[in-house]
Amino acid sequence: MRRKLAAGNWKMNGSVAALAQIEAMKPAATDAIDVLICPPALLVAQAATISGDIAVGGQDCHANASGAHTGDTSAVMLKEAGASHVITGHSERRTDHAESDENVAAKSQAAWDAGLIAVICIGETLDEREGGETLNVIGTQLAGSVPDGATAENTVVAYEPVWAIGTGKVPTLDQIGEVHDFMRAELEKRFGKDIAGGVRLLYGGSVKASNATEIFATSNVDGALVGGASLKADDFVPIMTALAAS
Ligand SMILES: O=C[C@H](O)COP(=O)(O)O
Repeated sequence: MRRKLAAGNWKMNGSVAALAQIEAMKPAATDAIDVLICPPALLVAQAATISGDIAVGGQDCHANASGAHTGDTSAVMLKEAGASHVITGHSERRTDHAESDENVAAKSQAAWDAGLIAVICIGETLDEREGGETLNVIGTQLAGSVPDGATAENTVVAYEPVWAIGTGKVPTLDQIGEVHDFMRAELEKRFGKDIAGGVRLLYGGSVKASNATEIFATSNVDGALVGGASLKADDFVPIMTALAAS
């Protein structure tokens, strides 16, 4: 049975004062679900000391454990700071830093090597969606971004249509279900039924309290990767509650 996961990605938002939001989320982090908050890297260590049952993650890591990579953070460093997860391949990294599937796979492998769970993100652009290319793109990104050693324990896959991120636009439930069913089937072909059946598949892109319940009822959706609505406990707690009730 896959445990549901409510994950928050704070992106380049937040401050030491914002850690109070994690404190305010803690009472809603019940045994029914897993909860993860990924603050900016500088806040990971502090967040991990106060987060209680809420897991803390990074938003990116370098593919190497250490070395001459100015400005980068390694998975080993995140682990030492108290992180248990790291997001890899977010579309903002793919766009802003020209990250390829190959880069994402190397970062995901580095995450595993450091003992972190990789939350591997994939998703199509609006042009690709309108051009009927969605499943081709998802299949290619999934194959290229997830390394061979994926297990139910070390990997979470997040489907985040680029055009739905921060826009208020959300795919139809049929579209979400189609992609999630496809991802599950692709993982099964590659890793077998047991592993594929245990990997959590998250939906991300303009998730909020008002649409969470219907998204969580969609086929093969095991939770959400939430951006804007994870910054404040008042917005994120209702999403956590909807997931726990799903
Ligand atoms: O990682 C989170 C996603 O990019 C979704 O962001 P959003 O909930 O602000 O649309």
